[in-house]
This record gives sequence, C-alpha cells and structure tokens, in this order.
Amino acid sequence: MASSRQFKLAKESELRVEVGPDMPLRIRLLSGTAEIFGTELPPSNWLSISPRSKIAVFTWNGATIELDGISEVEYVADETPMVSYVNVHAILDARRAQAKASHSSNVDSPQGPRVIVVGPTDSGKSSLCKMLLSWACKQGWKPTYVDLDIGQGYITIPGCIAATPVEMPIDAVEGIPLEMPIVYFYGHTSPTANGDLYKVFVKELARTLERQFSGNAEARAAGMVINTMGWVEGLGYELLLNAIDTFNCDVVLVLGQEKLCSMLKEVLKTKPKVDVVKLHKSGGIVMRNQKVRQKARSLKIREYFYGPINDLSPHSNIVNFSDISVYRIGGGPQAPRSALPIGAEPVADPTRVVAININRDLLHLVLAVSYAKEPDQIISSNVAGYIYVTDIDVVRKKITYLAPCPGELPSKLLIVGTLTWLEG
Ligand SMILES: Nc1ncnc2c1ncn2[C@@H]1O[C@H](COP(=O)(O)OP(=O)(O)OP(=O)(O)O)[C@@H](O)[C@H]1O
Repeated sequence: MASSRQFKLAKESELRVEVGPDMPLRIRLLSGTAEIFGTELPPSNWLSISPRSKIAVFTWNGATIELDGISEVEYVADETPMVSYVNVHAILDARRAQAKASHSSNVDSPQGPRVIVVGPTDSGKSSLCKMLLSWACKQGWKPTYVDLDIGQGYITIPGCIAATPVEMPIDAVEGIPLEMPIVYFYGHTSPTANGDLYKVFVKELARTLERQFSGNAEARAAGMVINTMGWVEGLGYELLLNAIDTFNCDVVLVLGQEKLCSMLKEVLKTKPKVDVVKLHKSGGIVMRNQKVRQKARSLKIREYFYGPINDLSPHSNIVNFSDISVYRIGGGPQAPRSALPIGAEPVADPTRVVAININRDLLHLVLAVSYAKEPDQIISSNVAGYIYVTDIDVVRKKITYLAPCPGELPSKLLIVGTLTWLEG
C-alpha cells in the first residue's frame, strides 16, 4: 500500500502496521490522542517507523492517524487486551505511591513493585514491558528496566543481561536513551550454552540493583519491570523461577499461556506476597520464525554501532595483539588434575575465566570490553561496551575492530562468547 491515507480510530481501538524490510513509512497524529506501546504520539509531527517494525497505534479516546509510505500489512482492530494492561499499571502505580509514602529505604518497609513479565516467544512480553515502563514514566516515576532476554537484548545487544533506569516514555523509534546501563556480557544467545553462568550474572545484576536501591528511595519506590526469555520449558523454566527468586519479584505477569500460569501459581503458592496474574496476548502479534529472529539480532547489533536511525558513525581502530587480553568464560577444568583426589575426574567450571590465544577465530565476533581491572574480577564486573572484530592479521599480530567511539578502549580486558555479526 502506498501514498498517504487516513484512519479514523474509535475509542479503545488500534491501527496495526507491519513495515517491510526496505520500506519507508511515516506516521502522524492528525487529531485526538494515540500511543505506540505506551508512548504518546506528538500532535502533527511525522514519525519515521523503522523497517521490519510491527507496531500498534492505540487510542483510548479516539484519534485520526495518517500514514505515508509503504507497509506490508495495515488494519484497524477493536479487540485488544489494553484495558487489562492498564488496570495492571494502575495497581502497580498504587504500590509505588504506597512505597513512596513510607519514606524509607529499610529493606522491610514497603517497596515499589518488582514485576516480571513471562510467557512464550511472541506473546508480547517486550511490548508490555515498554507500556508499563512508559505509563509509569508518564506518572513521574523512574522505574528500572531489567532485560534478561539474551535472545533479543532490548537494552544493548543480544547475549547480555542488563538493567537501566527509564526516565521518560520510551521513544517508538529510538528506544531508551542509555545513560549508564548496567550490563553483564553472557556472550551467547541461548541459555543452554552456559545456564550456570546465566544464573551467576542474574545474581550479580540483582545484587548491584539491590545496592543502588538501598541508597535511592526514589528508584526503590518506582520498582522494576523485568523482561524474560520466551523459552518457558526445561532449563528455560528453571531460569524463570531462579529470576523470580533472585530479584524478589512480587508480581508475575504471565502472557498468553494457561499452563505456565498454573504451574507458576502452584510453585509460588508458598509465597503469599507474590501475585501471579494471567494476561491475554494481543491478537496483533505476528509470529517470528528463526530467520526473522536472527535478522532482528543482527539489526540490534548494527544499531549499537550505527544508531537506530543510522545517526552514529563507529570508528575503526587497530591494536597489537599484545595490547589486549581476551578471555572466555566457562569450560576448562576447575582445578588441575594434580590438585584433585586420586581417581577424581576434573569438572568443567561454568564460571572459569580462561585467557585465549588471539587468532582468526575471533573474526566477525562481538567482544565485550570489561570494567574489570584483573581477570579474576571479570565475573563480577559489568561491561563498558562492545567492539566488533573486522580483521585479524596473524603475521603482523594486529587486530582491527569497530568501536562506537574513537580513542583507546576503556579497558584492555575483553570477553568473547559465541556472538557473531556479519555487518550489513
Ligand atoms: N498489538 C500489536 N499489534 C501489532 N504488533 C504488535 C502488537 N503487540 C506486539 N506487536 C509486535 O509483535 C512482535 C512480538 O512482540 P514482543 O517483542 O513484545 O513479544 P515477546 O514476547 O517479547 O517476544 P520474544 O520473547 O520472542 O522476544 C514485535 O514485533 C511487536 O512490536
């Protein structure tokens, strides 16, 4: 569909739009009020929607929307779960107000809600998180967004466990402005690569946030919204339970799966302070196959270096092999054979930090730059950012990489996992 067209939306309805891979599409609000995943559209201004986006423009009281450009799909729907979502927001808001009124950062005093959003892939978890965060910001709160979804990685890039305060409604195009996110580099897009390491980083992140909350009553009252992976069986389920426990969640929102909801209700019934709430998934969600997910991952990494609207220019740098040290986490025996009792087999340690030889295997990998000063601090340190290896010259022992900013790397300690990227 091309050229400019208008849609008159009745109250509590939404315009769903799917943008193709190379299609330019602009959108603007002509009258009334409307929002994209919780963030209001400014009146009259054109907003460019990124290629491959699938969005819903929802209105509470009615609106006229204009589209200009090409889309793959566009239609109006009047059946949405938005009223139930905003009801949840109202309850969370009341808890925040109660926590604020108690004026205390004492661990036993009321605290803001710690909400975890769970559900299978493509159930709308990330979209619901955005809405809850943006609506909270609109009320003046600065909630903390925690992203445990290593498969997509909304805060920085896939393969990470991260958190950031959200201070204003999330921009539909540019995402969350990142001042100082706390990021741990797990380095893989599936938890099966090293489930124990995933748990270790979840614990580190929870501990860091707990420390911040104890000194910041405002953040503590605003609480957290936690996004999770869509794998809800086997190890995925175990990691969900682990996250609920580690972050001391008191609200579990289950999207679109009865079975998961009743399983969680059953295991959490011993914790009366934890509410498990089932919510319907939106009919607007389009299922994404493996290929589309892989593409989304790749785009997310591209966005890190080039900006969400191609507004950044990364820098290419060259360093000697001897100027950096690269470490892999996991694998390798926990202790040398000589240190083990006779007959005992060495066990692979999931959190062992192993120095690796720099060679062409690093080509096209994304490496994290650790804040650690020594290798033994790598597990407990978050990361400053990432570099992308574009060339390895084994003869001259030089490595060429792309970094988001010019100048020296903030640290010489780099972490490698299995996160690859083919620029494009
Ligand atoms: N109401 C809606 N109308 C149109 N598209 C929607 C709607 N809600 C969500 N989407 C789109 O559907 C896709 C899947 O939604 P979302 O990313 O929120 O699901 P998810 O459960 O977090 O997925 P995953 O676990 O796979 O990361 C996204 O592209 C999102 O923008």
